[in-house]
Amino acid sequence: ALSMCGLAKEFQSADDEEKNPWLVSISILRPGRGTEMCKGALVSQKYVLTAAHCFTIDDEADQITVKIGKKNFQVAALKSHPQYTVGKLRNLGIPEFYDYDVALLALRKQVTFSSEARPICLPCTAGTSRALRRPHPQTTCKEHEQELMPGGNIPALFVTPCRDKYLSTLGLRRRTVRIKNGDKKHSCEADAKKAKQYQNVTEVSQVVTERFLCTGGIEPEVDPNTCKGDSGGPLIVAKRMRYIQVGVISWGVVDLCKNNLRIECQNDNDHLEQAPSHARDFHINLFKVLPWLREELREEGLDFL
Ligand SMILES: CO[C@H]1CCN(Cc2c(C)cc(C)c3[nH]ccc23)[C@H](CO)C1
Repeated sequence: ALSMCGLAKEFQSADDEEKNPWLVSISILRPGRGTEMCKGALVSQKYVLTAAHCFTIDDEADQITVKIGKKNFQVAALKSHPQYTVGKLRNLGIPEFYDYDVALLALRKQVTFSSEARPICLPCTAGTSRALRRPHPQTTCKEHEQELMPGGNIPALFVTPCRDKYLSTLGLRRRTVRIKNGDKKHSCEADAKKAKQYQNVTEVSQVVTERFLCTGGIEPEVDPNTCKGDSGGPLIVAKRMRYIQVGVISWGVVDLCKNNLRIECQNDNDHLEQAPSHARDFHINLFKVLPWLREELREEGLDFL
């Protein structure tokens, strides 16, 4: 049968990889200059979706290693979105520009799906129609967007490493945020100007384009924030125990984990360490990069609508 996307082990004692079998860790080895780490999501047997800003123009596929479940995979090709141009606004004194901040890694070997390695659902594919229990092929991409991205504050989640105080290892924790897609969208986006490198930004829309979803802040509830290391990870909408990726974590106004201030896996009151109200996070909205996704993933049998 077609492999089912967005399915995970839900029982409490399942291990972190089984609870989030699509979450991958990406290491980019730069000889003499250390290793950069990013996150990504497995989206088919051969492709990982991540952020383009994880890579520099000089990075080659053979410098990249992807950890899926507990196995390491080599990369055959790195395909950043053609419209991603980090230096596009440099002449305006804006050092980093994150528009179209998405990339696909083609793995050298196909992943054998297991309880620890399974793809997440992508919008406007047959897998998401099935996950939403909607008829295929009758259900349209527009209907996916209406169901997954209605107006108002949309509950979503991202997964981030946590410090396990008993095992003193790193675990994974799901963090619930709200995508501000209603009357709070404007104020969410306005806080982009509070980022230290953005003091020359005169118009928010210069750095927060149509491609972005905005989370974070303290209204309607205190949202946890991403850290730099979460770059490239999936922003997920859960529907009846099925997980659909709607965004790629791109950038945040403040990096609260600078001195590796990890959240603890065990404690539950970590949300009480309230972040500043202007601590917002921005994610590339997958509904805004569908033509690129369709083109790059056309051979993966995902059956785009
Ligand atoms: C132009 O600079 C601004 C944008 C990038 N921010 C860094 C950053 C990146 C790159 C990616 C993710 C996921 C982040 N989550 C939190 C911070 C953060 C800096 C602040 O640290 C400010």
